Amino acid sequence: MATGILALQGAFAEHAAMLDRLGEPHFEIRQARDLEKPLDRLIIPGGESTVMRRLLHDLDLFDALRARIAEGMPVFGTCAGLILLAKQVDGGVPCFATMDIAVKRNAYGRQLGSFFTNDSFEGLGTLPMTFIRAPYIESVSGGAKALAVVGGKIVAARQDNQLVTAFHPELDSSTAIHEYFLKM
Ligand SMILES: NC(=O)CC[C@H](N)C(=O)O
Repeated sequence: MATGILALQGAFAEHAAMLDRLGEPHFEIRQARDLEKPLDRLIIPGGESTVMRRLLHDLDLFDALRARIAEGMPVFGTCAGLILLAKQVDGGVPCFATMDIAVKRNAYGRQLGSFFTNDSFEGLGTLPMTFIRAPYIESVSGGAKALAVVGGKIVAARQDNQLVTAFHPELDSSTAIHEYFLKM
C-alpha cells in the first residue's frame, strides 16, 4: 500500500518519521506529477490551512485529490488537514469539504492555542495530544462520528474513509493513531 503525504507546507516530515517507525512505505506529494504514482491513502499534515488551500489550487492538485477522497481513498488530516476536509469552517473557507463536520479555526484563542494533554480516544485508550493553534470540531453530522472529546470539545472524528484530529499525533511518542489509520 502506498501512502502519500501532502508535502506543500507544514508538519509533513514528522508524519514521514512516524511511518518510518512503523516500517510503512510513503512518498511526498508536492506537485501534480506525484499523483501519477500509485496512491492508496493520503495524509494531510498540520500547518497553515489557508496556505495549503491556495497551493492545492495553484499546483493543480485540488481536483484530483478531492475526487480520490470522495471515491473513498483513506485520508488522515491533522489540524490544518482537519480544516481542509471540513464542510463548514468558522473563521476560514472550506477546501475539500468532504467531511460532515463544522470546525472552528484557531478555536482556543492566542493564549490557549497550544497545549498538551492526555485524554481518551475511542477504542485506543488514553493518548498524548499536542495542540498547536488548534481548531476544534463544533459539531459532527451525517456519517461523521466523534472519536475524542477534550474539555467538552470534539478533537477527533471519523467518517468512513476520513479520519481527523485537531491535535498532532505525529509529534508524540504514541504510534496508535497512525496504526489505526493504516488499518482503515
Ligand atoms: N497546527 C496547525 O495545523 C494549525 C492550524 C492553523 N491554525 C490553521 O488554521 O490552518
